[in-house]
Amino acid sequence: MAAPRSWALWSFCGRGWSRAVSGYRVPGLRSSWPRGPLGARLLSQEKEATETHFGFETVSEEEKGGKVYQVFESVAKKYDVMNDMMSLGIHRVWKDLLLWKMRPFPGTQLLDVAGGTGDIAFRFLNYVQAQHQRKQKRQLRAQQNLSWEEIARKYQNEEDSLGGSRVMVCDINKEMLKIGKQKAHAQGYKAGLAWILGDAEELPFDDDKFDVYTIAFGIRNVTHIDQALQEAHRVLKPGGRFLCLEFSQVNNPLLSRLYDVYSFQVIPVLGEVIAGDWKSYQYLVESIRQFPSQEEFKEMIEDAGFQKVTYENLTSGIVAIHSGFKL
Ligand SMILES: COc1cc(O)cc(C/C=C(\C)CC/C=C(\C)CC/C=C(\C)CC/C=C(\C)CC/C=C(\C)CC/C=C(\C)CC/C=C(\C)CC/C=C(\C)CC/C=C(\C)CCC=C(C)C)c1O
Ligand SMILES: C[S@@+](CC[C@H](N)C(=O)[O-])C[C@H]1O[C@@H](n2cnc3c(N)ncnc32)[C@H](O)[C@@H]1O
Repeated sequence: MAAPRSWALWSFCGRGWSRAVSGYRVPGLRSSWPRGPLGARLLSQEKEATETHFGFETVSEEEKGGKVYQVFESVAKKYDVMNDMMSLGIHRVWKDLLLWKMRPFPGTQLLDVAGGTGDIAFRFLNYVQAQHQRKQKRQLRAQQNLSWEEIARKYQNEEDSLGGSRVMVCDINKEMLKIGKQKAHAQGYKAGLAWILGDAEELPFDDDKFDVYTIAFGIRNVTHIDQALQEAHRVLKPGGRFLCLEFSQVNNPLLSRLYDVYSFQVIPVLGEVIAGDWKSYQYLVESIRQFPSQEEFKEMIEDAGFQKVTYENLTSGIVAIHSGFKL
C-alpha cells in the first residue's frame, strides 16, 4: 500500500521549507514606541529581554539560532562517531530507554523533533516492526487454513510490516538531515519514515496530528524553549504524549566532580582530535550547564499545558527523560 498523500508530501517539506528558511525569530517591531525616559527604559528592558545564552556566552536571541545552526552544520559528518566515542556508547542505551518508555502501540504516529541523523526514528521503526511481526506470527499460527501465497503476502508487504506506525523526523539543520537520510538509505529504512526541515518553535504541522512527540538532546539548543513546548502541545492529539531525553543535573556530588572534569577537560579535546572542532564541543558542555534542572524543566512542561508530568533520571541524572500528556 502506498503511503498516504499527506505523509508523502511532508517529505517534500511543503510548509517546512518556507518557514525554516524564512530565518530566525525577529522580535516584534513596534510602530508606536513611547518617546522620552519611558521609551528609553522600555528599550533597555526590551534589549535585556532579547538576550540569551549560547553556552556561557551572552548573545542576542536573533544571533543564537544562527550560531546553533553553524554548530550542527559543522559536526554533522562526525556526529555519530563522536557520540559513540564521547559516551563510550552509553547514548545508545539512553535512546533505547526512551523507546522502552514510549512503548509505541500499533499505528503510532511519532514526531521526532530535532531528530538529526535519525537515531530515535530508526529505533522506533525497529521497535514497531518487531512488535508487528510478533503479532502477525501469533495471528498466522492461530489461522489454520491459510494458503502459502497468503502467508508470503503477509511477510512481503513492506508498508504493512509496521502495523500503520510512522515517524516524521523534523530538524532545522539541512546537514544533519542529509546524514540521516544517507544512513536510512544505507541501512534500508524506507517505509513509514519521512524527513522535514523545520523549527521546533514553529512546527510546520496542523494541530492534533501526532500520538507521540519526542525530542532527544535537542531542546537545549532551542532559543525559546517555552515556545517549543507550546508547539509540542499544539501538534499532539488529545491523549498524546510528550517525551524529552536531555542532559540534566547530576545528583551525586562525587560523580558530579568527575563529570565536570570529563566534560570540560576531555570532551573539547576529543572534539578537536576527532572532529577538528573544539568550539562545538565546548558549546555542548557549556549548554548542558545552562539547561534547567529536572524540577525546573518539569515546571516548564506543565506551564505549556501538559499534565501528569514526570521524569526519570538515567546515569545519576547525567540525562533525564521527561514525560507529559496532552489531556
Ligand atoms: C555539538 O553538540 C553536540 C554534539 C554531539 O556530538 C552530541 C550532542 C548531544 C549528545 C548526545 C547525542 C549524547 C552522546 C554524547 C555524549 C554523552 C557526550 C557528552 C558527554 C558528557 C557531557 C560527559 C558525560 C559522559 C558520560 C557519562 C558518558 C560515559 C563516559 C564516561 C564514563 C567517561 C569515561 C572516559 C574515560 C575513562 C576516558 C578517559 C578519561 C579521562 C582521562 C578523564 C578523566 C576521567 C574522569 C574524570 C572520569 C569520567 C567520569 C565521569 C564522566 C562520570 C561518569 C558518571 C557516571 C557513570 C555516573 C550535542 O549536543
Ligand atoms: C544533539 S542533536 C540531537 C539529534 C538526535 N535527536 C539525537 O538524539 O542524536 C541536536 C539537534 O537539534 C537540532 N536543532 C537545534 N535547534 C533546533 C530547532 N530550533 N528546531 C529543530 N531542530 C533544532 C540540531 O539541528 C540538531 O540536529
